[in-house]
Amino acid sequence: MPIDLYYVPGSAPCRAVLLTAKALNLNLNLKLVDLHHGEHLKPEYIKLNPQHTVPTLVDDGFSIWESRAIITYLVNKYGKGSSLYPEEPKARALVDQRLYFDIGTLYQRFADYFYPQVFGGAPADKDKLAKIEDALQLLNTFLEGQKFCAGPTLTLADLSLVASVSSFEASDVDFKKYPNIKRWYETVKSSAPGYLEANEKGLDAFKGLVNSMMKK
Ligand SMILES: N[C@@H](CCC(=O)N[C@@H](CS)C(=O)NCC(=O)O)C(=O)O
Repeated sequence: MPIDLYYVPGSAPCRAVLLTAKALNLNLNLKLVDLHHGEHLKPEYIKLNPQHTVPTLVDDGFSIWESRAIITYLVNKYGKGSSLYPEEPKARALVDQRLYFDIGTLYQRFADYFYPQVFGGAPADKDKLAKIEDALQLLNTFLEGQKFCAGPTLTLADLSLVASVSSFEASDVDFKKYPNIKRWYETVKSSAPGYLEANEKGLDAFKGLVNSMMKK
């Protein structure tokens, strides 16, 4: 039974799932969703995910969305014992903390700042930018003396956060001025399995979308 992933290449949360699948050596049956033409609002899609977001994963009739719920599910189901999501409670708690930091703080602040500019033609808001800088400073602190963001080895936290942070490349947010983030970014790029295919290609699509929207 194939595992279906409903996705959009440029989307950061979708890229986090693709990175996880590569790291687990798992083949996903990719199903493009045309957000632009409202495919995610059609009854067939709403049946799978009433929240109508991508990514959505369907595994043998089980439908799950929210990228971080998807990636932890994939390791729990297909990567038992994998260091990507350690089972030892404290090590796992650290990964979870970083995942929640990503969804609730870092990526959220980026979305609050950048998406009104891209999709709504709003001017850049300095206060919102300051909030991102504050979150980046926190990530830089988490990475002090650490190769990866939740301990000594690559985890789901790195895959989720790298999908988010790489998206900043499409904006004027200069995350590379934070030395620990800059080092970590290069480390993850060179050590996450299938990085080019799973993140870089979609990131290029995201940059293209941003450029086309900003020109309008
Ligand atoms: N927190 C969610 C965010 C998902 C999300 O907002 N995806 C966007 C694309 S990047 C989407 O599906 N937008 C269409 C909609 O919300 O109707 C996750 O990590 O999966």
